[in-house]
Amino acid sequence: MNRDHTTCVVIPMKAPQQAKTRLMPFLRRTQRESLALRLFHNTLEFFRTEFPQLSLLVVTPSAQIAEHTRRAGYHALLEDQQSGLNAALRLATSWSLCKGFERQLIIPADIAWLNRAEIRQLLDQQAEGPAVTIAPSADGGTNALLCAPPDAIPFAFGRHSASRHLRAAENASLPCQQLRLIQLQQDIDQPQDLPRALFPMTAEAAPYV
Ligand SMILES: Nc1nc2c(ncn2[C@@H]2O[C@H](COP(=O)(O)OP(=O)(O)OP(=O)(O)O)[C@@H](O)[C@H]2O)c(=O)[nH]1
Ligand SMILES: C[C@H](OP(=O)(O)O)C(=O)O
Repeated sequence: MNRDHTTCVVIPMKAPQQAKTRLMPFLRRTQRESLALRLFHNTLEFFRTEFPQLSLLVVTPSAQIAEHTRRAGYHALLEDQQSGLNAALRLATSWSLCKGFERQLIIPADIAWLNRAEIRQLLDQQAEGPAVTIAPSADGGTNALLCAPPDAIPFAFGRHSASRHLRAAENASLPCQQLRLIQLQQDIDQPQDLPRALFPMTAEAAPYV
């Protein structure tokens, strides 16, 4: 297939065995692992079905996740085991720049309900030129970060990262906007998020599993 070589979607994914630690008191290790895997597969399937033209890169320390990604027809980068999310994203960004992508959309693999119209809205935001668009999570994290060029700002993922990403764009004197997208705000981090992961979605936000 002829893929769009303007935008690279980057999905960072932990080793599933290490994921969802905040749910430790509520779910057994195998349950956390299968939840993380389900959310990851859902994310890949969403982009494969709804945005087949977009290039997609998964960055992960897990050989299992990398192999699954490659079998699905996408690129995977293996990072060092303990490098952490921001370092993993720097690795992905070097790859995107090396491949000539003009912009990069980072989406974590733990969004409950991915919605085509919302992702379309996000992708349609930026005109030509350097810019940053942030879709915050309900608790002030960053559930999508669109950067043109891919290395427009240093990454500052972690608790309440949306305001840090906003500040980084201001420091770099780049146009920046926050886009509050209802479904994209919802990730699965805390016990109170679990019903979203367990209950059926509306047709508009159908899961891709
Ligand atoms: N490649 C990579 N992805 C990461 C890393 N840390 C987090 N992620 C991914 O980034 C997204 C957001 O992760 P977090 O919410 O920090 O981690 P989580 O495993 O989902 O949940 P907690 O363990 O409870 O923080 C998820 O898709 C994770 O798999 C990392 O060190 N490397
Ligand atoms: C990585 C972090 O994710 P959260 O803690 O919101 O899952 C963030 O959004 O910067």
